[in-house]
Amino acid sequence: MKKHNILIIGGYDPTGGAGVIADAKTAKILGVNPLTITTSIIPQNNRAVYDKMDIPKKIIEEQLEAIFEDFDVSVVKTGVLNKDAIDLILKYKRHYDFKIVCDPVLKSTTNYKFVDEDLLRRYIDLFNESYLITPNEEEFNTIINFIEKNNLWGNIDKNPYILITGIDDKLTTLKDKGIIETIKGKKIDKEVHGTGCVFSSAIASFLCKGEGLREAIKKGKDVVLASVIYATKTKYNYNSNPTYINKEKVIKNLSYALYLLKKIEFSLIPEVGSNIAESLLLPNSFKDVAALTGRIIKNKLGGFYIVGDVEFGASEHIAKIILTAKNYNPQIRACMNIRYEEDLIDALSEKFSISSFDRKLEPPNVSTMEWGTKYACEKFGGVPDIIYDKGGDGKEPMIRVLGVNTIEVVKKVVEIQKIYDHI
Ligand SMILES: Nc1ncnc2c1ncn2[C@@H]1O[C@H](COP(=O)(O)OP(=O)(O)OP(=O)(O)O)[C@@H](O)[C@H]1O
Ligand SMILES: Cc1ncc(COP(=O)(O)O)c(N)n1
Repeated sequence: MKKHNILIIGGYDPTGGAGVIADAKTAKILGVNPLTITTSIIPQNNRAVYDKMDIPKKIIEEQLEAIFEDFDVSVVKTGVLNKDAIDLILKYKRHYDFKIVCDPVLKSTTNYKFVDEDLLRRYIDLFNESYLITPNEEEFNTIINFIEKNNLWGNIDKNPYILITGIDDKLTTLKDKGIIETIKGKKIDKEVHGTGCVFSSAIASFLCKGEGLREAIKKGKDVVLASVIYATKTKYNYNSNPTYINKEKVIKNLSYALYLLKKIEFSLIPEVGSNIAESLLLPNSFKDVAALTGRIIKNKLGGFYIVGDVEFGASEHIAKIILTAKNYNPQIRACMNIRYEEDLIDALSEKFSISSFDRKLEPPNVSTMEWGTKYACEKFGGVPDIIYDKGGDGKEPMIRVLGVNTIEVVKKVVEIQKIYDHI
């Protein structure tokens, strides 16, 4: 089968929050081999863009020659470009068959202008040869106004798709203007550098893998949402952290977590047994949460059994904890319940953040797990490593361990078991 490579052509951001590094990270996590050509070196961080040095045309051309001589390229994704780069991309487009996904980065989030009117005029020719253009709302308006003002519609004889990005994205085409489809998004309350790059390179990567346009946009949306939720905090803001959480990733995490658990003498198993669960990003229901269809139960002669398979929708109980915790920290997607031991909680307080709820305070007609998790998170002011309760009304006391995924949760359980064994 023909190997599909994506060629990323853009500027170099030394922090990797945007530009060809962010694009390459995105392609890589999506299983696509990222070939990259740098058009300009752009010293910057989350405070400002300090400079922009264009790479000489000869060197850009030699990079293109080297790539096309040795690789088949099915998708070219463009970021920050200069006139030379556009001339060369259009030259190669006449000789090779690849789709262009053009992210028209007119200026940075920190307001550094990458494109003047002269360059924007040249961009129109690139738009005409593109399969998809991904401007944000402001960039879209600038482009349309520029075409109108300079009467450039005559230069456009093709009709590329346009995805006007925002929290909700609008799919249209350059000439038809009507909205074909709106793709709803979820707003996370933080400003992240490079989300446009991650989103457009994710879409380009899924196209490279053979997905249709709508599916590529839908999956790209999941990638950029995760990249915002798991963004890397810098002194001045956040850098995009290309991350893709899908069912395959969740099942892989759970399987490896169970593999790690089997390596230890895990004895903190409650009478009702333990379960371990991990959700997709921002889960809507327990169907978005994978867990064991059975339980982890004690073996009377020592050790434990892991009963059942890993399936989505397998546990409502642990799912409710994750579904509630996500409202306090969308990074938290995993939980495991283990046995409560009176003196264990004190011993854990040095290494772990802990909160709790008291069943005696539970109001009538509520889901205990939803109410209890909410109560403990509000008391803590976020999601702690551990939420426990001392039981009551025939309910066994319980410790619940939370984390960003089940591998992290089991690593915490391994640590807790070690502390318990040495009390
Ligand atoms: N705070 C956020 N919460 C959720 N999604 C976000 C957030 N910020 C950006 N996104 C996602 O990233 C995509 C691209 O962001 P945006 O529309 O701001 O493009 P952009 O302005 O080119 O981004 P940037 O300038 O950061 O590269 C959006 O479609 C949106 O889905
Ligand atoms: C090299 C490079 N490419 C793209 C952007 C846009 O990213 P942002 O809009 O987050 O500033 C950037 N700042 N630098």
